[in-house]
Amino acid sequence: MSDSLIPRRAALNLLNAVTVDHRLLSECTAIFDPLSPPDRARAQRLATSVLRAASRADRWLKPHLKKRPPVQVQNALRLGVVEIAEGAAPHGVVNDIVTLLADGKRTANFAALANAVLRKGADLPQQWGKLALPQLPDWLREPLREAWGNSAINAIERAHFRGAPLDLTIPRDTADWAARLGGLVLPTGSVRLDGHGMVSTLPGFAEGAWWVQDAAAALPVRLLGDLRGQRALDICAAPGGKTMQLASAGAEVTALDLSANRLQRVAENLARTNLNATIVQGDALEFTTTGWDVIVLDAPCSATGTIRRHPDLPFARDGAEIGSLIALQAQMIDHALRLLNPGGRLLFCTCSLLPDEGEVQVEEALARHPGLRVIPPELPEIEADWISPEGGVRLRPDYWPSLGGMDGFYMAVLCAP
Ligand SMILES: C[S@@+](CC[C@H](N)C(=O)[O-])C[C@H]1O[C@@H](n2cnc3c(N)ncnc32)[C@H](O)[C@@H]1O
Repeated sequence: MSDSLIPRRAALNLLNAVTVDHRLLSECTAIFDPLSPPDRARAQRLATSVLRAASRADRWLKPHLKKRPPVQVQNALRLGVVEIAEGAAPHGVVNDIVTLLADGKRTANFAALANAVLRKGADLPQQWGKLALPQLPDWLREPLREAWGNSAINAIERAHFRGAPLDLTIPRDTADWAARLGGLVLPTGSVRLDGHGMVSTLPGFAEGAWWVQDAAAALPVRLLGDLRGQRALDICAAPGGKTMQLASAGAEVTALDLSANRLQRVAENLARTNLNATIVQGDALEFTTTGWDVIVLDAPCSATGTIRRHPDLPFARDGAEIGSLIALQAQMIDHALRLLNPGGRLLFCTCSLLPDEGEVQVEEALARHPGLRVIPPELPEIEADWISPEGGVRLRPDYWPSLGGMDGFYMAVLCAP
């Protein structure tokens, strides 16, 4: 058996779980858990590369297939095409794909076909870049095209295809750590690493000098400015990126989340970074403690701003849950406003690209709550065209193209009457 067969088999199982069972990769622990760390990393990398490039692989495969085979077979072919296109030795790839198909009851009949098709891929590395850019599925492409226009959607798809670097939030001695890590300090203060090994082996991880957080996700708390001595509630806190920012900025923080499992991650992150917060498990809508100077509401959302790093999302989801997420976000805004001190600040944010989960939520909250106002962002590093008409900040994956992009995010600071 080749060394690559185990991660390739796992990658194929992951692709089937995402495209057939509509599970997110983060929900596929049963596939990941039995693997060694290197195989796990390789399977994850293969699956995400294939999901990113699936429609490009389909385009290459189409003229070589009389009709489209069952999806499990198509996934195996996609895996073979993407690996060969990205420079893997074709012989080993074809052998493993044929073995994987031959081992499956429902796919065995397609092993010979896969062998014949993939052997035609010798010039894939040269042809690959000439094939059309992968597109988002219609359930997401259409609303985004409507919101941001045709050229933006193409730029967003280009950013998704490129993937994401690793961003760190380093609250102290940022420039020194950036130099040690070989990273770049971004205009908004995050540190970006292009190539890196396992995160937990990087300098500063064990000491808790930094945590992983996309540059876009790190911006909302920065909008709050000086937080020393403020009572802050992070009402959807896990895994704790914003909790750690609040605590390291000197706020007295309570971190609340519905998920006990995810709160475990908050506790581990706080312990590693030597930061303090009171952890509370519960439903934000049932939490009744008042008296907060600041509430951070990083609300549950479609997560469509994170597709660069989660290319499984467009396959695993179909947009059906977005209506109920929008309703929940509005309820959460109204509830959080009840808990704030007079003149207190609510930071509302979502990692969504959909205005209904961002700009529109704020416009509607302003209409529902007389006296509520948006505090305009004052950070000099915020570019003028990131600021939206209602006073929030809109970030998109196609921004900062020469620096490596950023996640899609929306944020606004609301001031209670
Ligand atoms: C976008 S994530 C938060 C990310 C986090 N703020 C960070 O920066 O690391 C949304 C969180 O909301 C939590 N959540 C969902 N519904 C909730 C509810 N009704 N009450 C409290 N938390 C909830 C989820 O468990 C999830 O951890």
